[in-house]
Amino acid sequence: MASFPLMKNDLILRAARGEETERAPVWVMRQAGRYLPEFLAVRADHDFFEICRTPALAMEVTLQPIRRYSGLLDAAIIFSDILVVPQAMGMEVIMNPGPHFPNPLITPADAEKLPKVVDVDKELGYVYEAITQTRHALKGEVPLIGFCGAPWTLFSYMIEGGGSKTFHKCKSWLFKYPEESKALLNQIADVCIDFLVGQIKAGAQLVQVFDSWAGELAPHHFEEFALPSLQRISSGVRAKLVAAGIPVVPMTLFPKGQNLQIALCADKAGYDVIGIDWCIDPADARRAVGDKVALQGNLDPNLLYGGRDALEREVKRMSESFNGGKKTKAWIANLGHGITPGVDPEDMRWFLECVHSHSAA
Ligand SMILES: O=C(O)CCc1c2[nH]c(c1CC(=O)O)Cc1[nH]c(c(CC(=O)O)c1CCC(=O)O)Cc1[nH]c(c(CC(=O)O)c1CCC(=O)O)Cc1[nH]c(c(CCC(=O)O)c1CC(=O)O)C2
Repeated sequence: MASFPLMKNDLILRAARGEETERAPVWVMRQAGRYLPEFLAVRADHDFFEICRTPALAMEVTLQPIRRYSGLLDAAIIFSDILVVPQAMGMEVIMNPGPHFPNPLITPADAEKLPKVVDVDKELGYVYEAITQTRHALKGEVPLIGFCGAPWTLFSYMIEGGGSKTFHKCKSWLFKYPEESKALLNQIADVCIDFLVGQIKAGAQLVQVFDSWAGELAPHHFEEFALPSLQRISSGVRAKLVAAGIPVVPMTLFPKGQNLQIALCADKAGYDVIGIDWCIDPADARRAVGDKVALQGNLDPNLLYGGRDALEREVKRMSESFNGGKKTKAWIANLGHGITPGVDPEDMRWFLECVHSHSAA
């Protein structure tokens, strides 16, 4: 492994390991993106996947929020997308403007045609290169997060051919072809394992698995179809790191919308941190998971449109609910989902400032 500058701020790594921290570390999902004019300027000249595939551009965009909010963000997240995994599996994905798969999987016979063995390091080596370059450029200022999509969420894109309101195509697979569905979910998980291990080898200091559509599943279907592939990823990544003599890094699972199953996730999925959305009170989430995991979240992203008074009031409320009157512990502050394109970057700054001033109990 390459050697990197010493860390000056390891708040998020300590919180992820369940420790007490002086205040909650804070970062924001999609913090490098369309609400930032400097991102839009890069985007005006380059296709979305061109940015992902060009390490110098991915690094530049990753660093934009770190520079703009200097001293306020406690982590960088590498600029990429969850859909690079289906691309590595041989599927075509374009952004027009949202993700579109010209040849989605229609029946299990289509899944059979996907390559059984994927050379992930070759297909996604550009992400590793971007991570290594960014880690050097950060000079230890804040840790760098790597990520991938969860098998269920990627399965849904690969079958629906893009975003969906009803998820009826991918759900019909689960119910009509349960065994073939589970095989495909495991196949995706195996690509995710190699991808996360490669990102960690390249310098990612924490990794997050985005199960953005977990909440579309009934709790028992989440347990039957999504959870096994999430467990496969956490245990597979750990086993490969240990075998290679590489220190294990904290892992976050974001099972968005599956708030009735976070206790099950904390018990069985094998992650250090569980991300929660805004539809559960943090104190209830803490009661559900006990001391087994750290929690990440969970302000409603739309509060960034609600004016500064409401934002401050809600950050205070969130902090009190996460901390429960005790010292700040095992909590990573974030929104409950990604920041959206219309947000005023100065309101994002105010959110970060409010977390700094109100998250220490
Ligand atoms: O199904 C849909 O409706 C399309 C969603 C969509 C995806 N990539 C996309 C789009 C188009 C769009 O956001 O408009 C396409 C996409 N991915 C990204 C961007 C930049 C941005 O949002 O402004 C964009 C917009 C593309 C553009 O510049 O035109 C970058 C991205 N996607 C993602 C991440 C990781 C993170 O959130 O921090 C990151 C990079 C980190 C960062 O910006 O700092 C993850 C991602 N991509 C995606 C998902 C699925 C869920 C969702 O957000 O809808 C998820 C996971 C999640 O956010 O829960 C799929």
